[in-house]
This record gives sequence, structure tokens and C-alpha cells, in this order.
Amino acid sequence: MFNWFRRKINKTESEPVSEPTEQVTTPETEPSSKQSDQEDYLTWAKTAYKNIQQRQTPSTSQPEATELPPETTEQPVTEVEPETPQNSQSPPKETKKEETPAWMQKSDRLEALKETAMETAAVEDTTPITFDEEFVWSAKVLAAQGRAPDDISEEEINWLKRLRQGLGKSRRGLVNQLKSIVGQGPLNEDAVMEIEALLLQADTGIEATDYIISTLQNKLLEEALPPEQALDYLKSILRDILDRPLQKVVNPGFAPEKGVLNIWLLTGVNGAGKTTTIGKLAHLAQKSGYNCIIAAADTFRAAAVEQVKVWGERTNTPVIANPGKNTDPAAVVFDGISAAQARQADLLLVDTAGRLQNKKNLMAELAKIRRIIDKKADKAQVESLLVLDATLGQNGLRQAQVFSEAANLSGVVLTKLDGTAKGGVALAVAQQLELPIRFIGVGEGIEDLRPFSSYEFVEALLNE
Ligand SMILES: Nc1nc2c(ncn2[C@@H]2O[C@H](COP(=O)(O)OP(=O)(O)OP(=O)(O)O)[C@@H](O)[C@H]2O)c(=O)[nH]1
Repeated sequence: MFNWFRRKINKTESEPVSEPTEQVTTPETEPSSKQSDQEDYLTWAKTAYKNIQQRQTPSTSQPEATELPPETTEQPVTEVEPETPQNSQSPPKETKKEETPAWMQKSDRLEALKETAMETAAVEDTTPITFDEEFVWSAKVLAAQGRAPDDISEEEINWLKRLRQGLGKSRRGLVNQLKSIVGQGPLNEDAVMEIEALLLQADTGIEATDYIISTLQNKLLEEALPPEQALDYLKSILRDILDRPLQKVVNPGFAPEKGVLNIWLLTGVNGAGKTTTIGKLAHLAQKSGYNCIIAAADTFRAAAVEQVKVWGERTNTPVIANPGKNTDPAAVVFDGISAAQARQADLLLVDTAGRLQNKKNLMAELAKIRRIIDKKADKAQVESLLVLDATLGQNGLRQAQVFSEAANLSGVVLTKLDGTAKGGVALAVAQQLELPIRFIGVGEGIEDLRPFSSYEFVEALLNE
């Protein structure tokens, strides 16, 4: 079964940018090779599209296929992963050299990206897929991470489309302006000011903005880069900022550990998207084969418990709640742990209250919950995740600061990146709070949450 939480972490990806060569795309000097890259990507995308459609064929309610542009290459790419052991029943695989497109063979970056890529997904999505510009973009992002066109699911394509759409506003404001500034040699004072303004407007925050500009400037003083490559270098800086907090955390993965009880405490101010996130996480857990339980420990507001129950029903996940009004959240956590242990659950999602008005109470409540966990489930793998509304920008960051002082946070779930949010807020979270972003939400639907990938995020933010 496909694990929707899984994301492999490659240590070299999160090393400082001081030695960035492995993260930057191999420079493309000849325009003709750039063009052939584009054609290869298009061929790859068409092959992926055909494969998705073929998988849909047995279904009776097959949506009309979108007309594909004329073929540019006859041979579909079928295999790029050489390490899979040979299956005696499967047809012999042809050599990698013959099947891997030229643009994939020449980039060392591919190997690094494979490490951080999502594993193969085989789950189908019901949304009819269309071959459009967004499909090609999504396919390109997957191809660049070393994926083969025959193992792409429409669910993954749809997720990337939503991510790209969500960051559309930020991207449109950034890319063209950045391109016109960064390709002109070392940054002069005006250029620095322009980039600074662009990044600050995108909610990147002063700290991350300063870091980005000084790192970029150092590189441009060393070497003259044309706009595309300067932009690639900029992307590597952003990925580095986003991945760096992972170096400090005990569990840099995103998947609940098998064989132990995982307890994820979700905290955040009202309206940040906590309950919705719990529902979406329960859904990911369900379809990844984890036995999950929800503890409705936000007992301050009766409606919050009811809301959690609705998500429990939608995702077929048991919800532990205490019917009394204003009951002790720690007692609900206690019951939740008992239920999780009795049912040998893998994951207990805890909805906690988030009342900023009183930091002392918040701290006391969370400390009490921690004590209960330590007493009753001392072997549990505990994560404390702050749910942060990305549309709040720097205001959200200030709230986050209070929580990080109170809650011993281990990560952030950034929600509402589909709204008026500006993508730079993710960089501010990583740089200012030094917390890894674990998941991102790009909509209200059950499928609109996935583990965070710095590569996909930066591409969605800076790739037209
Ligand atoms: N557009 C968008 N809306 C979201 C997202 N996540 C949550 N929401 C919406 O934000 C609103 C608040 O979400 P909740 O999950 O109720 O937030 P909460 O933090 O649990 O709030 P309380 O229940 O009041 O504590 C709801 O209307 C959600 O549908 C997202 O990623 N994108």
C-alpha cells in the first residue's frame, strides 16, 4: 500500500548553500539543448498522460480523452529506476541508457532529487484528468525528481496542480520581476532594494530576505550567471532555507513510525484549520494503512468537538470525546491513549485548544497533556504540530512565536496556501521559527493536504 506520509530525506539536500553546486541544475549553455529538454519533458508528460488514461480504461464511465498534441518521439519512456530487482515474470528491462531521456542522463541533480521525491503512488483519483499546461508542469516536476511516466497517478498530478494554482498569485508577482533583476551580473543597490521589496511583499520576512540576498550576492560576485541560472541558484537557496530545520529534528520523516504509538498534538489559534487538518491527516492515515484514532481534546468549544466528529465520520476514524462541557482536555487525551492502546492504533491525532489570550493557561494545558502522555505512553513518538494560517503572514508568525514558547513544537502545518496567502511565509516560518514545515494545506477538501516538499513548493513558487 502506498504510504502518503512518506518522504525520504536526503541529508545533502539540506546542507548549507555554501557549496551549492549539486543543487543547481547543470548550466544549459546551448539554446538548442534547452529546446530539446522542453520536447523531452513534453514527451514524458504525454506518456504519463497516456498511462493514466490506460489505467482508467477498464472503468465504464471513462471521461473523454483530451486530444494530445502530435507525437514528437515514438518511444514511450517506461523505466528509469534501475535499482528495482528483476522480476522473472516481467519482461526483461531494456538498458537505462536507451530509455532515459537525454536531459535526465546529464543531470546529477536527478539522483539527489530522487531521494526527496515521493514514492510511487498507485492510487487513483476520480477527478477527470486533462492534458493541459498544468498537467505538463506537474509532470515536469515529477520527472525532475526521477519519477518514471508509468508510475504517475492522477492524484499526484491533481495535487501539484492545486499547489501551483494556490501559489499562482505569489508566483506571478515574483518570477518575471526576479528574472529581470537577477540576470544582470552582481546586484547593485537598486537591484538589492527591488529584490528586498519583492521578497518582503511575499511575506518572506526580514531574516530570510537578508539571508537570500546576501547568499545570492556572494554567488553573483563569484560568477556571472544568466537569468535562468541565477533563478535556479535562487531556488536552491530557498530549498536550503526550507530544509535546514529538518537537520535538528529527531524524526525528519513525515510518516508515523510503525510498531509504536505515534501521538500528534495539533495546536493553533481558532480558525487556523486545526480541525480540518486533523480530518485530512486521518484521511491520509486511512489510505496509507495506518490504524488511526482522534482525541477531541479541544473541549473549550462544544462545536469544535462536533466538528471533529464529523471529520471522524467522513474518514471512518474513531473519535474519543468527553460529552461534558468544558471537561479537562488532559482527561480526553488519557482516554484517547487508552483507546489507542486497546486497539493497537498506530496514530493518535489530538485536537488541542489554542487560546492565545492566555499563554499561561495554554502552557499549563499543554504541559498537563504532556505529563499524561509521559505517564501513560512513555514509549510513544510524540509530535507537536502548530497549525498556521498562511494568509496571516507575519501576524501568524508572531502567534507562532507564542506557541513555540508554550508548546515545544516539532513542526508546522501551513494551511490556506490556496487563498490570499503569499508563498514567502513558508520561508519565514523555516528561517524565523527554525521549525520544519511538515504538511501544507491548499484547500478545504479532504485531499487538500500533503507532506511538504521543498522542491515541489519552490517549483510552484518560482517556475512559470
Ligand atoms: N481555503 C482553505 N481553507 C481552509 C484550509 N484549511 C482549513 N480551511 C478552512 O478554514 C476554516 C477554519 O478551519 P477549522 O479546521 O475549523 O479551524 P480550527 O483551527 O479547527 O478552528 P476552531 O475549530 O475554531 O478551533 C474552515 O472553513 C476550513 O474549511 C485550507 O488549506 N485552505
